[in-house]
Amino acid sequence: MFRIRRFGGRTPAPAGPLPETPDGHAVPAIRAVGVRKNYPGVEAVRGLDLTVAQGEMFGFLGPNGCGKTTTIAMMCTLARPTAGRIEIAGHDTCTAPGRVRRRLGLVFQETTLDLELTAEENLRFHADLYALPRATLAGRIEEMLSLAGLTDRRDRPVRTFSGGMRRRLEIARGLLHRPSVLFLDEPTLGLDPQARADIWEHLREVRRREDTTLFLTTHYLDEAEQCDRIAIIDHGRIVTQGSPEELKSVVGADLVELRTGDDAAAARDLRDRFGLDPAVGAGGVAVRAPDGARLVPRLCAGLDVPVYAVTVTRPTLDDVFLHHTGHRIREEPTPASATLTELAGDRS
Ligand SMILES: Nc1ncnc2c1ncn2[C@@H]1O[C@H](COP(=O)(O)OP(=O)(O)OP(=O)(O)O)[C@@H](O)[C@H]1O
Repeated sequence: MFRIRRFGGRTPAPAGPLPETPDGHAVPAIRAVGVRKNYPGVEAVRGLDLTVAQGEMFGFLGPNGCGKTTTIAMMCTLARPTAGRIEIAGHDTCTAPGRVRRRLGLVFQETTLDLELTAEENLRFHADLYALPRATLAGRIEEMLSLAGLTDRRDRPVRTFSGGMRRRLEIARGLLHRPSVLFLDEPTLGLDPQARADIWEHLREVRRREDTTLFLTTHYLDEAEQCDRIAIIDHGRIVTQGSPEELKSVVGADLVELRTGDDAAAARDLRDRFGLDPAVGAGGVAVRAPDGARLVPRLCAGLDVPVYAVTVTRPTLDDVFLHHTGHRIREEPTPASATLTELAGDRS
């Protein structure tokens, strides 16, 4: 069971600029060094190093079961690293968990709202848990209801809300106490495409209006594209990190795919006449080349076999994933992994 208790009973430190390190640099919102997490028989996280600056929107992209939820759980003090160290706003998750909790907000994969309470009552309940000061509470609740686009539904029970409205309310609740970092574990999981798009619009609005670092996990490539920086994780390891553009520029070349009358002969010609490195698969023959669109007419003219179809694709984050891991990211959810809500009730 998720045990609810006041996070320290003290007024939380507001977000806003974090203190500086002794050498004058801003304290990062998140710093993880050499973090590992083992469960019996499973190395869920296998050596994680990352730094997230204040105010960034940072995406943690990886397939189901790669260790995203476990990482967030450790960052939020819901699970202890087997090795390594994590600091949130300069505070160690193991030695100062109370300080860490007061500085973070958390949006779980599944709803943790009380469906029988109204939108406003859910926010007030959260404010009580965090012992938020009465003097400013009404104004802050107003602000959060407006941010969530729920001002006119404040008195309605949450059970009457759509999935997207519930998620927006949860995000607003996570921000109510002005955390330094808001963690969102798969914030659009289970939502239809329109509701997913709305949540992203909402997150962009959060960025405009709140001074909070956003750290979110996703297995959707289009969502990772919208982050300032991302880390790609596979089998418990970060395989690369940077802005989406930086990561794609490493893959560099376009993908040119051809369906021909004889793919093996085409591959031979592509290698011998064009100096390319073709791969033959069930769908035809594929090569990587910079500026693929300009290459296509030359290829068609220079091959001895008939070319039936050509597609040119700019590099995507899926290509980045493939480049670093040797396989493509799957976007379907699998039921096997633990969720943060479960971990909250089973701190190990
Ligand atoms: N409490 C646990 N006990 C044992 N193994 C666990 C536990 N929690 C997670 N695991 C395993 O650790 C690995 C990483 O799981 P984790 O839930 O962190 O992945 P994930 O990337 O968040 O996946 P998803 O997107 O499906 O939530 C998986 O192999 C999972 O089965």
